[in-house]
Amino acid sequence: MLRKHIGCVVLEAKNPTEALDILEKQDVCLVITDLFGPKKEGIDLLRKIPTVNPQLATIVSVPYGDRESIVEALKYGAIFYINSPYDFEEAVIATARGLEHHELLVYQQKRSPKISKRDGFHGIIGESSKMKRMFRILEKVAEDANSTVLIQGESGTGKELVARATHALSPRRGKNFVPVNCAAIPDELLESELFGYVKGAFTGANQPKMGRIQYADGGTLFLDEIGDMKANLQAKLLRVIQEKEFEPVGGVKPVSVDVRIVAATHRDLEKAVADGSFREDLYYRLSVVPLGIPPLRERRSDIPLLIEKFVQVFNRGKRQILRGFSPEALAALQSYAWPGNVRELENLVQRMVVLHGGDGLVSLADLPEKYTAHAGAGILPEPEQSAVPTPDFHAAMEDGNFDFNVLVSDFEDRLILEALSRTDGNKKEAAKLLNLKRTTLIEKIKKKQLDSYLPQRRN
Ligand SMILES: Nc1ncnc2c1ncn2[C@@H]1O[C@H](COP(=O)(O)OP(=O)(O)OP(=O)(O)O)[C@@H](O)[C@H]1O
Repeated sequence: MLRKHIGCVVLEAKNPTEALDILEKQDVCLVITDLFGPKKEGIDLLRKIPTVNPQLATIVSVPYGDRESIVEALKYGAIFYINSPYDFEEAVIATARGLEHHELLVYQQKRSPKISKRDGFHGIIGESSKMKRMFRILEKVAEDANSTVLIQGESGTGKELVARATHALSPRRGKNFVPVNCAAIPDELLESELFGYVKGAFTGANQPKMGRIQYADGGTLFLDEIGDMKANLQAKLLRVIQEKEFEPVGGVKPVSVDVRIVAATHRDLEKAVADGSFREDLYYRLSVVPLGIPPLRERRSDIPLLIEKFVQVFNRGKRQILRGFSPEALAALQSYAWPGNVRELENLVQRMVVLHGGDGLVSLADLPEKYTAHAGAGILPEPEQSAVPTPDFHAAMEDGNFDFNVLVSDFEDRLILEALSRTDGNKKEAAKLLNLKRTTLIEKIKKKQLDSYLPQRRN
């Protein structure tokens, strides 16, 4: 009937499990379900649908006059109900309206700002001013397909996610993103993993093997934990960056490549340079564009959103879902220091979904003890951003491109952006912070075309 009168494609499922399976795999706009008998498995289905596809519209069919079921169905997200046995006209009208509702939700999602709360910025969740600032820099950095990027942040802060976003936002997105964890591959294998080898390079090299650098040709090579790379490989990598070529192990013929290198480390590379374990020239080449990810304890306001996202992810496909965390539990988690950063939070939420799924809310008492030690201390304030980052004049001097005026202007840009970011884009307050006249600041913003970097705001 629906196929004929509305012209839509209709898929059928015998039970909620089969329905969820279809919803996971296909792009469905609307679900019409009944409640599946006295156990009302249909209600369970309604509650799970938003975790699979938040834009999906749901219509419930309820036995005529069953007010209790109608209320329950609407409470759990159904947008309409129809009575069974069906009235032909009623069913067609409800379906057409349901599809309109779905289109509206999809339209709204498309129009929502790029940094949408739930989905984050290319999967990176964060609403704090520090993360928003990082997203803006990331967007600019990614556009330039050739500059090398150095991502610095503590373990578990999301360096790999940021590296993937750099690739996804760049003109290289159609080619490979190749991650290599320099700390996870034994030193003696890392060279052949990266550069490949020619036939006969060593015992057992019966066939030539392409290295990951070549596999990333045209795309992005992500070198995680670059601080752990040994000196001989650092030299070979420097050549890839400077001359865009390398020799596979055992080979003499240079191979040309065009890769963008995105490197990450949780180590202090400047210190490693100072103690001689990391090449200075490579450090300057890598840190042309430094991107720092703040630790979670410096952006505690992101914690509830991250928890919401992880609950949604780990509930997916489960019969017993977790509804969330109580306000007291959330407050305790916002007072905790998170040495393992977002990875630690993700693991905690996963554990809570397993232990307290089934309609539960995680209460303060459900949390492992170490997370509640500071409960009651209140949500700790986020420390302010330290100093304004200095322009990269080391790299400029290295390259022989030192231009005093450009660097001074760069420093001025950063001061202005920092002040605007601290004042949430309020130019009057930012001018006060900088001890400038408001009109002077506005003029500078205009002249320097800094508008595109500004937070969306009030004046
Ligand atoms: N802002 C975020 N939004 C959503 N998920 C995040 C975020 N940051 C980190 N994660 C998740 O936390 C986990 C750790 O992230 P990732 O591996 O990118 O961290 P890392 O900084 O590279 O860690 P390491 O230094 O240990 O390699 C991943 O599962 C990632 O999806």
